[in-house]
Amino acid sequence: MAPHAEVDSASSNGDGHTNGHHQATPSAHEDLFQVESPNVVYTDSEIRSKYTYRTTSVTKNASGKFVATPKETVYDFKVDRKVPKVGMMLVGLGGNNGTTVTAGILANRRGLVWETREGPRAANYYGSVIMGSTMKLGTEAETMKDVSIPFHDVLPMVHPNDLVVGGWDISGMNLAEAMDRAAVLEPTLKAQVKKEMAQMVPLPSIYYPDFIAANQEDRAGNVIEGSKACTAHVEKLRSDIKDFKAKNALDKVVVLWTANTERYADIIPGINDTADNLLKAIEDGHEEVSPSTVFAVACILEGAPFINGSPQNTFVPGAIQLAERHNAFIGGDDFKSGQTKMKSALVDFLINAGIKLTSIASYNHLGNNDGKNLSSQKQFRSKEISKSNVVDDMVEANTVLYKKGEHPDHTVVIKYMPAVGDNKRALDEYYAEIFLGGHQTISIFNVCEDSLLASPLIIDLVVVAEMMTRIQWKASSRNGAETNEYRGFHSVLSILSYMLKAPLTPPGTPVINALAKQRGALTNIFRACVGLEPESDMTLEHKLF
Ligand SMILES: NC(=O)c1ccc[n+]([C@@H]2O[C@H](COP(=O)([O-])OP(=O)(O)OC[C@H]3O[C@@H](n4cnc5c(N)ncnc54)[C@H](O)[C@@H]3O)[C@@H](O)[C@H]2O)c1
Ligand SMILES: O=P([O-])([O-])O[C@@H]1[C@@H](O)[C@H](O)[C@@H](O)[C@H](O)[C@@H]1O
Repeated sequence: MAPHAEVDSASSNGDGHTNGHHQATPSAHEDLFQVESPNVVYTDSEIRSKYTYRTTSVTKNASGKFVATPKETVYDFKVDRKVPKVGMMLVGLGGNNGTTVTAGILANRRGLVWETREGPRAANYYGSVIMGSTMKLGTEAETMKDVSIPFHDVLPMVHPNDLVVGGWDISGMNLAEAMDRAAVLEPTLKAQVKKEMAQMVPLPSIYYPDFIAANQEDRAGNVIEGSKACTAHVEKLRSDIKDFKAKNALDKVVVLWTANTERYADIIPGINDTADNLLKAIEDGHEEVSPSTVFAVACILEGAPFINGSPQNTFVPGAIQLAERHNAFIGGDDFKSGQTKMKSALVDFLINAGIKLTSIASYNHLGNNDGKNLSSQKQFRSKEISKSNVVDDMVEANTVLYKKGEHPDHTVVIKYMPAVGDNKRALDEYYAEIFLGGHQTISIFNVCEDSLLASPLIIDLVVVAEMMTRIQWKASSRNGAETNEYRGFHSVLSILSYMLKAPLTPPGTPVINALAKQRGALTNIFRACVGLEPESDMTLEHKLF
């Protein structure tokens, strides 16, 4: 891994709010591998590949039998190889996740080691699929053994150590104090990042009290004037993004919501159902437009990818249409960090093993501020929805076990228990029917240190979203179609689904929650961008000889 620039002194925007840290330009990306193929061309600035996408088209014949026809579509992909200088602006910077991910980047950038009861611990990016996992590149020509590479090296991605961090919070506490308030990290680590964190003070943010729990009001001392949406708020946030970009000499900014869970916004025809209606509703100060939707609109208009790490319906139809109109990237919803991540893997395993899951009981309690906010019914309801829908695709896909419309009982309970802090206790019971009237009961007790599980996902979401801004595609001339212009992926980044509980997808397209499928999509789309076939576990080379 190339060495990374040391942090310079913090930048300041003059009014006491500091944002981020100056960084030297990111280290040049060194490719770990080169693809030798007539379908792949490397230039100094780009990787161009011609990729044959193979699917199976299914129809029914006159007698009602399925007819499966293999189909090939050839795409041209183009990847910009220049790794830009990227800013990560967090909404909710002063929260448990915001302070933890910031401290984690500082610790990794400086290669910190700190003492704990179990002995010394070194900074790492465990829990990040991009920084902590690998993918199979292929098989070694001589030995036929698998060769795996770090996921981060499949494409020229930004290194999280190079991210310049800033953002907003309705709490004006500097990040060192906010880190103490969060009570997530070891004192011996906090002591080593305290000085830098103390220099970082979140920018004031917009605060519309009705959207988050009333128990959050005592935090709201760092707010922009106005308690409902208005165009001035959109313009102020756009100006904040511009200033952050200029002060830190950034090429790009990605904005991510890790602020409190909001209540759902009503979808109201004429108000937030179209892009024009949403912009008009903001101009008119309509009270049903949430802070997170105002942030989304500001980012879309500013051309900064915006990702929602919380479960509320930030992306009302008007926001999606606005993103499509501006070719801006959006993604969400709700980090998939612990209890739900386990569920999306376990349900996938059980149902695909032909075991009929009939009941899922998911209870958890936690004692952090997130739990305090979720102790309010409307905010809990947002989370209950995102935690409950995660099994739908897997159930609907198995018509052997489940009749149309049939699904397992599923309940979600969240309780606020201050004593356990950020160390959420998740208790799950999976109850299933097995062979000849038998049953299988799986009980899980899962202690999730929520912010230490969510923070690496914030990094993955930002790094992948930024990478997507450097990938373009067009239908290949080999399709016989007109060779149209290169363009970006659809505005709604469903490729982010592996990190999210309730993946947002382009309107009318299916939602995939099965964890293995989500990771496969991320892996194989990135492989296709360098002309490599999808990861296949067939290993015929080890079976046909
Ligand atoms: N494992 C996890 O931690 C996890 C997993 C999935 C989703 N989430 C979601 O991530 C979000 C953050 O979690 P957390 O544990 O960091 O919560 P937190 O309460 O510690 O942090 C949220 C921060 O947002 C700030 N805030 C609230 N409204 C704001 C606004 N309008 N503008 C700017 N800042 C605002 C608060 O002051 C607070 O500092 C929550 O919505 C939570 O549901 C967390
Ligand atoms: O662990 P997970 O289900 O992925 O996600 C967590 C929930 O279990 C928890 O109840 C909630 O407070 C957190 O914000 C997060 O959503």
